Amino acid sequence: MHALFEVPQSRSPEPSAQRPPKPDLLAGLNGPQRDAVTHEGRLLLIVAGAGSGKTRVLTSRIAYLLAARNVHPGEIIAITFTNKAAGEMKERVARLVGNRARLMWVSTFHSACVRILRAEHDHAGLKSTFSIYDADDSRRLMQLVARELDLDPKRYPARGLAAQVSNLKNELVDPEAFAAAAKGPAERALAEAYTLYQQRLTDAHALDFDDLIMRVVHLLQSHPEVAETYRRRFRHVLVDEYQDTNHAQYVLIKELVGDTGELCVVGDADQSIYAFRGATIRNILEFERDFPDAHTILLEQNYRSTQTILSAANAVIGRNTERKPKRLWSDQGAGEQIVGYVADTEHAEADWVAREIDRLADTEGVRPGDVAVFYRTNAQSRVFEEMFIRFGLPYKVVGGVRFYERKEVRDALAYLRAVVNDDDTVNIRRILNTPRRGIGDRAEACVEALASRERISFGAALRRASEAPGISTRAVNAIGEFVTLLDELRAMAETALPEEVLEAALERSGYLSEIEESTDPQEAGRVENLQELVSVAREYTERAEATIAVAAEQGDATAAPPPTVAGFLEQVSLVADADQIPDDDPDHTGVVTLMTLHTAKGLEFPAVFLTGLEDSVFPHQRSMSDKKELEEERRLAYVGITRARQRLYISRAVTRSAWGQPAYNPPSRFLEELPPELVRWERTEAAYTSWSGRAGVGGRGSGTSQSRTSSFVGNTPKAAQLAARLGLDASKLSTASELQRDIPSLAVGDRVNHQRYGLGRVLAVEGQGVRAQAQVDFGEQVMWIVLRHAPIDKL
Ligand SMILES: Nc1ncnc2c1ncn2[C@@H]1O[C@H](COP(=O)(O)OP(=O)(O)OP(=O)(O)O)[C@@H](O)[C@H]1O
Ligand SMILES: [Mg+2]
Repeated sequence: MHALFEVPQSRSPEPSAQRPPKPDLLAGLNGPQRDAVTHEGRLLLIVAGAGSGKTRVLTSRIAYLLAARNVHPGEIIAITFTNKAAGEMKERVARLVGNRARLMWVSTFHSACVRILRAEHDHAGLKSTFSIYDADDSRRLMQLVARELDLDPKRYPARGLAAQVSNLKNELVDPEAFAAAAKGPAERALAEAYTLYQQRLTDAHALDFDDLIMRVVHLLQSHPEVAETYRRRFRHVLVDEYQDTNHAQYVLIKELVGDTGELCVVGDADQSIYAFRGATIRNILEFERDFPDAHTILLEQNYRSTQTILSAANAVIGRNTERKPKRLWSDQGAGEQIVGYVADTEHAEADWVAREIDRLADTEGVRPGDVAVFYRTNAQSRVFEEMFIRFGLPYKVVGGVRFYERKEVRDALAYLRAVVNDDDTVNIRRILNTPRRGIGDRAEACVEALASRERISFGAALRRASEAPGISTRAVNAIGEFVTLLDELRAMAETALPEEVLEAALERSGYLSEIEESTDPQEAGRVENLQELVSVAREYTERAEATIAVAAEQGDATAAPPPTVAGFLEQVSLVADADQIPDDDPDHTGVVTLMTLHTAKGLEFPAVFLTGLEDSVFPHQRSMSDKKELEEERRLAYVGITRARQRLYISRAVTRSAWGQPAYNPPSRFLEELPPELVRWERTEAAYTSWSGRAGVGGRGSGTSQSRTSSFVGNTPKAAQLAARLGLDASKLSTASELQRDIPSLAVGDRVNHQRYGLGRVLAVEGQGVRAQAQVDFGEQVMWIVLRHAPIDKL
């Protein structure tokens, strides 16, 4: 084993740098894994199925580079798919080789590109304070553009245009090239939209997500001296989840590596699930062709899952034709059988999941934090959420209305963005009259007209609002105050910490007090979200300060930028969906994770529920008639199954509401692809088949099959009949979901117990039935509670 450490030194380090590497760097790795960690050579491709240790190898390889090959942390750039994965990788390397690991670049493609563009903004033709537009900003901008071009929103919805522009950018096609080649009215409309959209971005000194990559590629291609600097700097480029890189990212890697760098990529073509974002499986299938001198290592032992789980995964993915066959085995034994369940409705499915999680916790020692529930689309989370609240099961939704997509969070960030960049039209307009300050649509239109007449940005036009024809004096005054507010905050941002500027923005703008004074019970959550955002800013500052301390220790002060509002915004803009996984529960006793299959990539859990296994749910409706898309859905199934370590549950619902209408979906075709001996079905068919001859099989929400479920939701005789069978009071029924719960009826003065907030006294009650709310004094706080959702009991 020691021989493995005696690798020839590629550089001539000072004697003091030849610390003996910690022996545990290679301990526990199998043969091919060790080869992958220690391999020296320009191009290394590690292809392997799920759970075979790709990410672990990449992490160990970095540690090995630092410890055994005397590579300086500054010479390493590692790319991960999410910021969370980047953080984890950095932590793990730091654990192996110490704090100096913090000086490496470990980040997503987007974060790395922002860093490069900030540093090279002159060469890239950018202002140093450029803004970053996320998907929602891009869509809003595209909406403005489409309106300006008078494009028919039915034929050319902004969302579709934005997606197509994104695809073009991922293929590195710029507006000029696309316009020159555009044929037919649809392409010409897209070309016009792309051109104007890009112009508006430039006017606002903003880049969208896809620009970040494309601009760096252009920068490196058009400035050989800049490219050379980065190539000399990053001697080692490492990429995780390589199968999901798109063309632009692929070109970027090639540019960074040049003719001399060492590139190591790891991936699994069977887990390529982002074709809709322009990821191309071609990158990995043809890596060897593009890089003929690349060395390939295969990993075949899976360390994550039982053989049962692995066999299920292999059987499903084996149906795909466009793939290289591979062998993946586990020595963990067969383990538990997969457990299957057919529920009557999506509510019953969620009920079963919740009960089983409870049972696992009570009798099998599986903690809620060990469990993940996966579904195909975000909207499916709601039913699970309601059920988990009812069961008092702690959970966290990853995705859905994500924290950073909530209105108040976006508003608050818009203030900061406007502070950093005076020309950021989208964000300035977002907060112009939020909170209401008497600047109406008319005044906004006047300023807009002035901006386009004078060919200045909207922000600049605000400063000259009094020149705008037709604008009222009242609006001019209000605009004046708004501009002063932004100027004050801007001055403050020069010296104050990001969290201080954020708090000042929320207070001085009146935003916070407007929410606080509101009687809308939902607003309470908004204040909490804003508090949370301030904490996020504080954490960012603390992290930045810690890195400065390390850099100073290492005598490398340039490696760590000070905390700024712009830096904070950058971090926030780059937070991808999968980053919403909570860290607030470090010892993992805590919460069940609910997430879509797409966000599950790279993760693992002792117990996994794969739900909604119905044709047209999963595989998704859209994909069923297209072979390529169906193969991508199957890869998604493979990703889902292979997240499980010991226990895998699969379930489907016979009826499920879609667009408010109940629909029957046949079992997912992926279920048939599982070897039957691997699955123990706890329940195989619907309970009330006599109501309809078709329960459990085909039919898609039409004709007779619908009538049965419709009777579930109204106060019909059938509902009464059903209620009687379930022992419920039929007069209380109004929706299917209410079959599942009782809403406590409360009066002022009642004493209650809430699972999270404890004992309280009811101060006020409003609304009835599903809309019933109560204001409760819990001692420490007074809250409005929506009773339908609340784990609350009357005492
Ligand atoms: N040699 C080994 N000995 C013991 N455990 C290992 C070994 N290699 C990997 N593991 C463990 O196996 C699990 C899967 O590893 P890892 O996440 O690196 O796999 P992966 O190939 O990146 O999976 P995915 O394709 O899902 O991203 C992890 O818990 C990891 O710690
Ligand atoms: Mg991995």
